[in-house]
Amino acid sequence: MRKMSVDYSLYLVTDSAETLLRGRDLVEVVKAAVKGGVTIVQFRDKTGETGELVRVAKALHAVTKQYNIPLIVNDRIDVALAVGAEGVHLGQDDIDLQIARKLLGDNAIIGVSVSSVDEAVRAAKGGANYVGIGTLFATSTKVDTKSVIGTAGVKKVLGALSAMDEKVSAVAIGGVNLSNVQRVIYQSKASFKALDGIAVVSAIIAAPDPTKAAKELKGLTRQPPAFAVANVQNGRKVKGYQALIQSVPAVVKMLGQARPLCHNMTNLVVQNFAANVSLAIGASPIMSSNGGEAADLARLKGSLVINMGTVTPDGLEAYIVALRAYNMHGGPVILDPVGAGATRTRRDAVNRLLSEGYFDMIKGNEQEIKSVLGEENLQQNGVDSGGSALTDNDRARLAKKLASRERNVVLMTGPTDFLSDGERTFAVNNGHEYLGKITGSGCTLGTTVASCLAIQREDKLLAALSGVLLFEIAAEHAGLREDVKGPGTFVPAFIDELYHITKQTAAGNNGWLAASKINEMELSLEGAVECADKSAFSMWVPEIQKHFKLEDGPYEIAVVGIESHICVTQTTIDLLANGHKVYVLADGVSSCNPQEVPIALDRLRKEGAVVTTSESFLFECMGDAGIGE
Ligand SMILES: Cc1ncc(COP(=O)(O)OP(=O)(O)O)c(N)n1
Ligand SMILES: Cc1nc(C(=O)O)sc1CCOP(=O)(O)O
Repeated sequence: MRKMSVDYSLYLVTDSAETLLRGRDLVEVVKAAVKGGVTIVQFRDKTGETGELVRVAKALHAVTKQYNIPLIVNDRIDVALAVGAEGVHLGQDDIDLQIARKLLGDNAIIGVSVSSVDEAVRAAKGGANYVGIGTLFATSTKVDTKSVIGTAGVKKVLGALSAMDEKVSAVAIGGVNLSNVQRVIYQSKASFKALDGIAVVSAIIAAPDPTKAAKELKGLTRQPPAFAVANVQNGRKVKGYQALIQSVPAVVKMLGQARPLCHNMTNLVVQNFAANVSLAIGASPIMSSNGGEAADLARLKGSLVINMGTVTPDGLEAYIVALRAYNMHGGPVILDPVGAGATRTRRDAVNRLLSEGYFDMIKGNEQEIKSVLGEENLQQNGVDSGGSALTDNDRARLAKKLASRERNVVLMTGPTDFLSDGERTFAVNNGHEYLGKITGSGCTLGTTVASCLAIQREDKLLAALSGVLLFEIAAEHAGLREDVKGPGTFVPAFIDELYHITKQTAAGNNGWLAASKINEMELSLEGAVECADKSAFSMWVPEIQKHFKLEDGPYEIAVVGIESHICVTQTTIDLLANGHKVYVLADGVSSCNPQEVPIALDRLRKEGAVVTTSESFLFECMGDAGIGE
């Protein structure tokens, strides 16, 4: 087989089912599709006689050769060899990858179907050129699928592949079409690896005009989705909560100036309250659960709240119509998965919504967020959160985990609210106890945040933070008023305070923000045994000392960090004084003034530390080339 460079971006997998071809000839359909920009073709026919398979494969190969793109044969090495195809695609139950490689040679393109990290790692280690990751979404083209893994499952596989030395390409397959292809590529991207392409059957084979379908799909694979455009083009995100707080007044001010439409598909209980909150902060509410008018509303540059509080089968279909319309126009959408963990119906509804469209933000209490994350054995009692056994760090991690999985912003409400966009995570400690004593406070927070999102699309975390602070500080102001005697009098006072804060901000008075109580959560040290805040320069503080008791040691400890001549030096000296062996990794320490570094390292060497490099240290730890890591 001749070696060929491969572009996996638009991978057409064929299917000869009459329901898809509707009387047309497969080879003609493929020819049309290739004209439209398909970059690789797989002949997949699981039932044909060998002679017929060879005949069709030959005809397909004539087409692909004309366009200089590879032809891959599904399952059948014999057919691939007979026609000189460029490669084969193997399932988990097909012939062993090593045997296929021996039979086809080094130049052959060999792809493997995978649906989990284990299968993908095995395929990569076994020398596959690419993996077909599926089943992405349920599809009528293939009903005997093992598991539907969604973009979250694809992302996990890509994450694992990115950490491997073996270079393997990846496409996703199952239910990809014109309406979701951009979202699939966007949401499945792992930190260091994106899909190399998408594989489709029906979106092209069943299309009335396969050339047009291929052209459109190809065009979409090259552009970010509408909901990510603002992020991608202007995506400078404000770093650090101080800078973020300073940006909040501009968002609140803009609410009154732009009067953004806030479209609420929300439950019957809170419609009136949500509309009043929306008006008070300067937005323009519309309470419509009719999917039929969503397409028109989505053009009005507002945002959409999908609140599952009183979800019904018809309501769910209407949400999906609206979600798609807003996604198409790039209008932000918030999911409020009310009571997501309470019933099977709600769990299924959430899964369906997540597979049908993109949510710029998911807002829920701890139980709801856990349920959206797919935690097993979770039984939520009604729509309330219930208590939590988790630490603040654990709760912040939940928000961060969901946000990075969905590539959006997550607002997890509770006595402390946690906001994350997967990179930055904040805890907000504002609010008033009366918010917990009235109906619909969580839902109307969703409406507030959605209104902010409508006018602040570049930095969605800033929009969320602005909405949360406006809402919760207004609640604090209301709760302090003398005329407020309890939850009943709190509601109108709260609406008044939302209105006052918005007006004050428009007039340039931002004093209300002084009440904000925000912490930036440091969660990047995943798996850290201890994260200790310290004012001492040395890290040898009680929280750290307890992990290094001399009677269990002495320990061999590697030290990295800043500043080499201050904290690193004092920590190392304390560790040595307490009997431990210390390695200072020269390429892992630094000082603002670079001249300090060699002087500090020289001193530490004299004090008895081993000054070495990270690579030298790691190889010394491993000791043997046979070790997996
Ligand atoms: C690119 C690509 N990915 C996955 C498949 C798997 O489909 P199928 O051949 O129906 O299933 P298995 O035989 O692998 O179980 C594919 N054909 N192409
Ligand atoms: C061939 C195939 N393999 C899948 C897998 O999950 O491995 S799903 C699938 C069918 C994909 O068809 P469509 O693009 O029409 O949804």
